[in-house]
Amino acid sequence: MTPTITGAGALEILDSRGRPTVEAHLALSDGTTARASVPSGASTGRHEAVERRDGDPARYGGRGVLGAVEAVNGEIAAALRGMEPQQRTVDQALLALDATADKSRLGANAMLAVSLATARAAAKVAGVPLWRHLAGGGPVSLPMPMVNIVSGGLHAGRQLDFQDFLAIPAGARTYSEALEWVVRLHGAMGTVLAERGLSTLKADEGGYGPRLDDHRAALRLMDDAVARAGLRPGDDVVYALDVAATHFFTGDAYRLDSEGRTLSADALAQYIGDLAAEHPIASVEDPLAEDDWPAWAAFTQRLGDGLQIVGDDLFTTNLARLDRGIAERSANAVLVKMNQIGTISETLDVVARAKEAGFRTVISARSGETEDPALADLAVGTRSGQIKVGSVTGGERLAKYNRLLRIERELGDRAAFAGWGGDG
Ligand SMILES: C=C(OP(=O)(O)O)C(=O)O
Ligand SMILES: [Mg+2]
Repeated sequence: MTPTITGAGALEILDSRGRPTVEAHLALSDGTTARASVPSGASTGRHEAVERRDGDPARYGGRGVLGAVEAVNGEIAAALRGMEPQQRTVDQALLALDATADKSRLGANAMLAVSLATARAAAKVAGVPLWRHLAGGGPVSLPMPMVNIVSGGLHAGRQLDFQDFLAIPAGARTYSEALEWVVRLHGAMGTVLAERGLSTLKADEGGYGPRLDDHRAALRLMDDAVARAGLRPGDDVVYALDVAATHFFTGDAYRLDSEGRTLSADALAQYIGDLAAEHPIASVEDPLAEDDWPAWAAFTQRLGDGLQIVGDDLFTTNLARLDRGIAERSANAVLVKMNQIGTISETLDVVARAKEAGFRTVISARSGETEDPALADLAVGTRSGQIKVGSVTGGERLAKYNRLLRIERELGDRAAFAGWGGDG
């Protein structure tokens, strides 16, 4: 007999920025227990499901989540009691209970914590690891990591306007080799910065946040650090940018404060195209603002043959927005963040739709993370092909990388690695 949910509860824990977030606990009638916690973004998209925050300035500067915790302890626990830990059924119950389009009543943070705890509980009942459970009997593979080396934007006090300069160890043959290369590269970047008297302080996701003259300077540093690490740019390592353009869009133009100039969508596309011609850039995320749909389609038409073009703020892991992007050819890849949409079922639907349409998928962390490694399981179980966790420091990031190392070992000879551009 399948066990049923006997209790659900939550508590306020802290994320990697020291801000409160939700951790949920589920208990089943057979004694199984499971817990899950949720991350939080800083460079959020307007179309994300809404994280419930208390707003009481006397607690954590208004960022407490006791309301979301109370929603789990009260309404959600009452609604789920007696139900089987079946993902679609539980997620449907959460959606019906919340009854808003943006999940603002219960809070997407409350809902995702419970949805993810449900997945974990179901995996435990089935006696399989979470990644195997999420694969639903389908094939699995280890993702290619896309790793933050230099940070700007809202994660690094806007030293640069572009948010992330990332490395993809495209030439690596296994996940563990890929990880070793980017760790070496991250260390080499620290050495290069120190030698030039530049700051080696780290930003929110563990990438370096030096003050630089312009975006080209960051790319030249990447070239130097790759060489210093004994790797070959373009062969062993290619680059990715998260432009996060929404966050410097003025409403009708793109203001690059770090370069003291303002560009039209067309000029920004030209600039990014030039950077991609000068350096081995293989992927560009959010090159344009979240609602600038025509500019996205024009960008993809111009550069989409040679570049992976990833929608993050554009799609916000939302099926309706992804459908529009597929129809309009706005991009050719989607960033997948569970907490942008708030349930596991909806997240899986977005991954499935993207794959059907030939879009690549990148499972992503948030800048505020917890030690919960679930997104590693999601990347393996959905064969997403790529994972973006920030940099290779900090327990909240390493929880994911190390989880993948353990899965790689567990799979042994059967450990398929996506490589660059594949899904394994
Ligand atoms: C991880 C990102 O940022 P945040 O979590 O701050 O929204 C991102 O923009 O890809
Ligand atoms: Mg992004």
